[in-house]
Amino acid sequence: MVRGESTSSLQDSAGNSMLVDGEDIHHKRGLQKDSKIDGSASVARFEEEIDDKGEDKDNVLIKPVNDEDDTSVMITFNQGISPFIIVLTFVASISGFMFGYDTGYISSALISIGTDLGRELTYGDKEILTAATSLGALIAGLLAGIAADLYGRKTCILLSNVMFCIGAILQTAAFSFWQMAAGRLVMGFGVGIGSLISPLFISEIAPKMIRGRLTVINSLWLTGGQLIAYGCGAGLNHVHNGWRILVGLSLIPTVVQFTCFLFLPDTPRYYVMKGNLDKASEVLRKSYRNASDELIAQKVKELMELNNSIPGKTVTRKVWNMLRELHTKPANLRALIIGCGLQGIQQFTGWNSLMYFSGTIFETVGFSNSSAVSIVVSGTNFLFTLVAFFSIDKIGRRTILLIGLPGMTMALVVCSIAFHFIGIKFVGNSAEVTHSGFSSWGIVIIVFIILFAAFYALGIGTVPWQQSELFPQNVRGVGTSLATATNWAGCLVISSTFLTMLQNITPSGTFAFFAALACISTVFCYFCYPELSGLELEEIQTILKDGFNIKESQMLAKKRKQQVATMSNLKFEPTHEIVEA
Ligand SMILES: O[C@H]1[C@H](O)[C@@H](O)[C@H](O)[C@@H](O)[C@H]1O
Repeated sequence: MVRGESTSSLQDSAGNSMLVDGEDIHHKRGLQKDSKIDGSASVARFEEEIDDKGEDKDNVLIKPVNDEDDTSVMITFNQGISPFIIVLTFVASISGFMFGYDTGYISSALISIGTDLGRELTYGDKEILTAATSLGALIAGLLAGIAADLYGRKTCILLSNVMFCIGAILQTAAFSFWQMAAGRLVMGFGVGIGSLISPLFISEIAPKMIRGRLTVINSLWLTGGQLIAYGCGAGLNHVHNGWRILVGLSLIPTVVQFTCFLFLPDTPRYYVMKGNLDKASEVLRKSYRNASDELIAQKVKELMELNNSIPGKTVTRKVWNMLRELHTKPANLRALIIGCGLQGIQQFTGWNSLMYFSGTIFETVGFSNSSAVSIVVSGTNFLFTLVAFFSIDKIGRRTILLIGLPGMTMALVVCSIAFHFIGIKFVGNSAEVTHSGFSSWGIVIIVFIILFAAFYALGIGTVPWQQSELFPQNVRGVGTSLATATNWAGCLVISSTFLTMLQNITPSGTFAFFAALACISTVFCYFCYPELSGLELEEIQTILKDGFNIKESQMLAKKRKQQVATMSNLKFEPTHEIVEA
């Protein structure tokens, strides 16, 4: 097999040729032979094996094992990020913004709705309005992965826009509780589709070297959307029917995204799946401006090869085979445990209940402008997502998780104690505070909820959305779908039970419960989440083949980072090579 490689080659200190793709380094020696790499070996052996095979320098091939974007090593190096990719990422990320805005505004709206829906809302009503969106997102999220393969990512995004519009119009015009709930549910369909498709779309168009960061950009839009929702909520707090304006505003970004996508293409991978190779080449050509036609053709060919590797003639058969592959192959099963585990932890440690009900909570501890406090909390979430953006590759995913989760545990414990002293009881529709008014315990609660937000955003709020790197390409769709569904199921359970928990086990008990879960989650991550930053996708699967291999992953990640550091002193020489295997 002959393959064209246009990339940069350089020599390391030992004179071995390396290929560089942004932050990733492929030792030219041995990496192609994943089938020959003994997965049961420790990383040391894995490394040794790579070294042994390194003798055979001519018989090498930088072969993507299971990620079509890995092939971008051929054509992305020495290419500036094309404005086209930036535009696509920007427009696709509007889904992230919608996700954030639509889940964010409900907190403010619940406070200002009053009797506008024909009756005073009970805690149960508030829970239903909040949970309806998560339920819609759960249902749509489960189906979106398959729909994306059948009808295209772009079509799904357009469909999500339609859902957003119908949902927003139903809510803005609602004068009954059930119309509002229906609007929230339909909006949830849009949120669910967007939450799955947007990161998928971005990962399919992004050059590999910046794919991780582009995924975090979606999270930045998300948390930014939540922040803006809180900001607008605070501004419209005392405006008559202000909540209707708040919901109506959500129409603007969705109309923008819909209009832009009418003129933008789908991803090359989707076009290849549908056999529209001309269109796939056209999108690739726009994405990689300096790539030769030959390389574009090579990339399309590789996408076709990878596309064929998914077994099954009918959709049902394919999905079934993927599910079987996902559950029976140990590396995939471990990936699934990590993917679903992290998404579950993200929700079951209680963040969203704070997001959704923070207005209500802050009101009960004596803050009259509770929305303003909520802005500080969601602002912290946004700011620390930015910190995660800069540290996720440098400090590493595992490290930021293991800083974030214990930090969250500590903050939750302090909140639990403070709630105990403030003496709040939720009875029926109202909260009774033993020491009414503003108190020092109230301040403690605010400060530690802000700290909780910071630790959350730094680690578990951001890292789970890197889920696609855990799965090989042939089970990625279904794997990430299950992980995303775990996220929405957790969100649904927590948001629909939070106020009831406050009533039945007191706020102090509720926060203690979340603290216990955060503590258990720390243990889970400590034993099950390897360090994946800087690792090749094929290395991730090798790491997961015979265990979670934490130590080995840390050693390997360290080694890869050292190599990257060494590389920066070396001279890059763009080459065009034909490598035979
Ligand atoms: O990653 C996001 C983010 O942390 C949001 O603040 C949260 O509301 C979402 O549920 C979560 O998925």
